[in-house]
Amino acid sequence: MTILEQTLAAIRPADPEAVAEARAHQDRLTKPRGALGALEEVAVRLAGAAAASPPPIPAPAALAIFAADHGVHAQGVSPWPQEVTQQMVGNFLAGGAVANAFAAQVGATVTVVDVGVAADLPPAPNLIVDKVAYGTADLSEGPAMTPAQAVSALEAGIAVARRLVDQGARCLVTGDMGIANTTASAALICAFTGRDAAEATGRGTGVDDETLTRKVEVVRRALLANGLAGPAGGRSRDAGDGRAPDGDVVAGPVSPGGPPAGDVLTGSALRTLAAVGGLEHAAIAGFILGAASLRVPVILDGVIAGSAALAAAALAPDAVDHCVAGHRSAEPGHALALAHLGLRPLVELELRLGEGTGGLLAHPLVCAAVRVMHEVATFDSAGVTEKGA
Ligand SMILES: Cc1cc2ncn([C@H]3O[C@H](COP(=O)(O)O)[C@@H](O)[C@H]3O)c2cc1C
Ligand SMILES: O=C(O)c1cccnc1
Repeated sequence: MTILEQTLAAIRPADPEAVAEARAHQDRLTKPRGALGALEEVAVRLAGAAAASPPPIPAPAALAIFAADHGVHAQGVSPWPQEVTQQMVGNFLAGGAVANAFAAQVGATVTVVDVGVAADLPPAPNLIVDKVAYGTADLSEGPAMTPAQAVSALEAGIAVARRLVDQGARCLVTGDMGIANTTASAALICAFTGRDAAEATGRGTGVDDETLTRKVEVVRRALLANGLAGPAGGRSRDAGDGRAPDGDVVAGPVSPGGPPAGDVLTGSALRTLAAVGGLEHAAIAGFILGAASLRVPVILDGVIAGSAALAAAALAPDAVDHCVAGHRSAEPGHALALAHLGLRPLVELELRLGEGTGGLLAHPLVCAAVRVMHEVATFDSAGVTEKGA
């Protein structure tokens, strides 16, 4: 078995006994039932993921920023030059980016992973070079990657997850850097959810109206060029409850049910990821799968992570049980991806940066939610009278 196949085979869904025990425990704690709102669900989710109640405190956290370039940049979908990707990698390694400041704030380590930057980068202590290619091909003209490249990038992400957990991380946070990657994200979201390009495409780093119109057309062409436009003309297949209807569609939107693990190399999930994803999207999908296979929670950042999580979920639906949505970014496609995955974001601050910034901000909330399970007294132990019937 390949590393990817081993990883997919190792992923388990939330443990129902741990979930039930965590829910019951929440209700015994000295607070009114449900008083911690969404944080109670986070604690229950982590219990299910860890198959233990209470679950381990998800700290320390480790951020991995996956960096890569995009052939679709040539279509004028971002106001920023492509070399900003490599320049920002230098900034992360020097400690000067927003992600570094937020990581310091929450005590997370920062590792940068070059899976596809268009230039060779000088070695640095926190840089892993696992370059699959010097950027992707232009997804608006045909597949961005070959399936073999997508697998290599997935396996690069799995390797990073394993390494960070080996080094002591008990929570992983996704990060990305890749100029033009919100275009690939929008295309992935359309392909996996069946949404229309106009619904899923946003302004990214802040494009003007004219560029946004072009970007929507580029996403539309990408879906057509790769046979992913779908018989429904791109209408939503979302049942409105965050779950897609049954069945996998070869030339159309891909359900998160996806192909069985045995078909991974020929399955539509991998082909879709290779067709319109970026190398960092594939690596982030692998990072999510790696975390899930180790039962270590992974906090998702913004729209790039959300679109990568759709690919991870199409490859292994149970991987979603190990994910927490750190935040909801301003990109419209992000909300669509989260709804499709059935994930509720913890923070909403109109961030539109990426790098892992929104995921990092959520880490203290996730820790607080779990700490409650370890430290808060029960009505019995504290001698507090429960409310009457
Ligand atoms: C200085 C700078 C720092 C960033 N950090 C993250 N991104 C974010 O913006 C890029 C995606 O937006 P688009 O698709 O519009 O190019 C990604 O690199 C993402 O990580 C940045 C972008 C810039 C310019
Ligand atoms: O959603 C994000 O994380 C995002 C949005 C705009 C640009 N870069 C990233």
